[in-house]
Amino acid sequence: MNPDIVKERQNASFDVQKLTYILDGGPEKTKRRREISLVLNDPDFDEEDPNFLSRSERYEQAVRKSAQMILKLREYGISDPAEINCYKSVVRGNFHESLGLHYVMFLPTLYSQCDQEQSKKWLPLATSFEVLGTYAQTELGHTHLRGLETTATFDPTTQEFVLNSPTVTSIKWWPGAGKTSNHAVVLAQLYTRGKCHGLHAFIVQLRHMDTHEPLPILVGDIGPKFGFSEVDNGFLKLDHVRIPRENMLMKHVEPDGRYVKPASAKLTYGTMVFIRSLLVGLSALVMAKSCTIAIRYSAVRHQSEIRSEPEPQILDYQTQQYKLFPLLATAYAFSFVGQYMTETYYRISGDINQGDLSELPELHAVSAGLKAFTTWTTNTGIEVCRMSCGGHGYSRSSALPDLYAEFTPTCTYEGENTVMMLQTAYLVKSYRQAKAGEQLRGIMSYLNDMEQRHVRAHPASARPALVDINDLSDLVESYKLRAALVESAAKSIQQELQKRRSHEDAWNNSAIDLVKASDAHCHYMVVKLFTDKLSEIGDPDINLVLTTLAQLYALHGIALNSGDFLQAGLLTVPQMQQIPVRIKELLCLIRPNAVALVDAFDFPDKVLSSVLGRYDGNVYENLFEWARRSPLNATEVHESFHKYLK
Ligand SMILES: CCC/C=C/C(=O)SCCNC(=O)CCNC(=O)[C@H](O)C(C)(C)COP(=O)([O-])OP(=O)([O-])OC[C@H]1O[C@@H](n2cnc3c(N)ncnc32)[C@H](O)[C@@H]1OP(=O)([O-])[O-]
Ligand SMILES: Cc1cc2nc3c(=O)[nH]c(=O)nc-3n(C[C@H](O)[C@H](O)[C@H](O)COP(=O)(O)OP(=O)(O)OC[C@H]3O[C@@H](n4cnc5c(N)ncnc54)[C@H](O)[C@@H]3O)c2cc1C
Repeated sequence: MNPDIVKERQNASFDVQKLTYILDGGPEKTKRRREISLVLNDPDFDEEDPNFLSRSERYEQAVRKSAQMILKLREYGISDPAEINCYKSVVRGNFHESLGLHYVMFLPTLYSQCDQEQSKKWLPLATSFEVLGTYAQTELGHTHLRGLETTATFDPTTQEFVLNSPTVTSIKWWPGAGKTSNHAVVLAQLYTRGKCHGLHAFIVQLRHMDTHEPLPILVGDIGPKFGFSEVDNGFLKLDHVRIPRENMLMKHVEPDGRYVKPASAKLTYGTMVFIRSLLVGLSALVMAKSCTIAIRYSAVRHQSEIRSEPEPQILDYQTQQYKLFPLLATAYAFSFVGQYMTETYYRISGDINQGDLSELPELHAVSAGLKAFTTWTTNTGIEVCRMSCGGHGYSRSSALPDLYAEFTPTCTYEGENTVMMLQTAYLVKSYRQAKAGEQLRGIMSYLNDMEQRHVRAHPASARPALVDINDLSDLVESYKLRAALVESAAKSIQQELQKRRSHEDAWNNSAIDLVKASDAHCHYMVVKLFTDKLSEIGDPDINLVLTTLAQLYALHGIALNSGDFLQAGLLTVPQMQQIPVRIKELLCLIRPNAVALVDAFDFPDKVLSSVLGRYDGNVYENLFEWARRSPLNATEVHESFHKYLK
């Protein structure tokens, strides 16, 4: 064990194990997670470092691993969805799996959109993996749902739907598992009795069940990408492909071609809401991994000098702390927000299943906003962690390049982040309702408060600042009032309308304000949820260290967005000047606990797959070992010498 890292652990002021229990949701859950993690010792999962393989080899290795996972899950009798998820995330490490879409989109779509008869047919096939599915929605030319061009036209004479990709731009593009899957949920515009009824989901068989040969359908892999090398994102061109009427999910078309309206047309979008909710938790996980790597490495790396003494640990540089500790605080904040998002998703979707759709708009708005907010922040954060590791961060052995490449598409898939932030219609609508005196429920209820207190985005001189920057509840209040930026967005729309612009143009001309408002709303939610969590934590040592992190998170956010807080008169200039001073004090308070705080995330070394983030801190000898395994070192003289240089 590296002596630096041993010393760091001795400095901790709290019980690391107890903090792990809080993150997992209790000691029993930690115990079970650790039991599941023992799978890492299973020799059947031994594999070559994907960084040393070609794309095709990586795909093959991933398929083998996915198939092994299915067999092992059966062997160990793991059937609880949360445990399956835990098992798979341990085995997958930092990469994706080729059957991922089957689990995260195909199966959930079947669970939520099959009627009884369809469930009886499709669920046994899909859960036994005879049917391997994908989710084909996006097209070459469009992702915006109303713009999708694939058609599904009902033919009452044969009781079939005819699925067609009428143009090049309508070819399905991006669905995972182009080579792996034999079925797809295809999203298409429904036509019956000559009328279009919008987007609906259909189950389409793509390949023969025995031979895996494609049916008369053009299907394949779209080629190498920035990351996602394990995943065969595919294309799919349908040329008047016929499927039985029973393959339409939720069966909205009667045998005579009559269309039966669903309770809400937006239920078809349910799978996206589910994944967006999951991505909040994934952001926390990846942020935590990146911080673990960068902070452990910073504790064992010595460089340069502060005084004329031996080279200090780079973690002692104030600038290094300023790069990493706000991200550490973010990892904790997002962990608690992820827990909240999962609970909210299951609570509201439970109500939806019982026929109560009243909270569906809020679930959509919250999941879309938090997905964008957390993935954007994490995306930037991974890169900061990588840079903070200097040159070794650039080596694939650090895992940080892979973490970035695998994570960055979360800002794009399941709804491009700007587009998700612009789903603020709900925010503006809520604001207008509150302004009209309606009492709002749920997370939007803070807007009621604003109307009562007549708090607006006033200039600093108009309202005395009420913030004690050391008091978390005051900081939460400031974030809440900053979220009144929604008023500026609403005003901008109003002004545009007064210029006789159409509603759509008014919206587009206010889009920057709308995204800012959405961002401020999400930021408030994160600060509030982090602070609320503290009241549940009884252990005084842990409460203290997490309070320090929550303060850092809140103050760092104010420092980055100081213009908003000053402009709204929420803080005075002298208070703003105190914030960097307080931030520096907080960095010093966090410093002795930094390694313990990342240890509490409890990532096994094999899951991190990072030479820099090793638990034992023995970085240099293992970096050397890793480099020697590079395929270029397989022979002392590379064949290119003989071919070209000699
Ligand atoms: C491993 C990774 C795998 C990746 C997979 C993928 O990427 S798969 C591919 C992933 N692809 C994407 O993620 C595509 C991203 N694009 C989209 O989701 C849509 O194009 C859109 C939401 C941007 C617009 O959609 P639109 O033109 O239909 O809608 P509109 O703007 O006209 O609003 C109409 C009303 O509907 C509401 N409403 C909207 N969505 C939902 C919802 N989910 N629930 C509930 N409600 C929703 C909205 O609030 C509004 O309410 P209002 O005000 O009337 O009361
Ligand atoms: C790794 C990966 C996996 C994927 N897996 C799947 C899958 O399994 N199934 C599937 O169906 N799809 C999948 N996708 C597709 C994914 O859902 C889309 O790429 C995503 O929804 C974004 O759409 P787009 O690529 O068309 O971007 P565009 O919408 O073309 O975005 C390009 C730019 O235009 C801007 N823009 C677009 N619309 C607006 C607007 N209304 N207002 C303001 N700005 C706007 C965006 O902000 C962005 O800056 C995957 C994508 C990736 C990268």
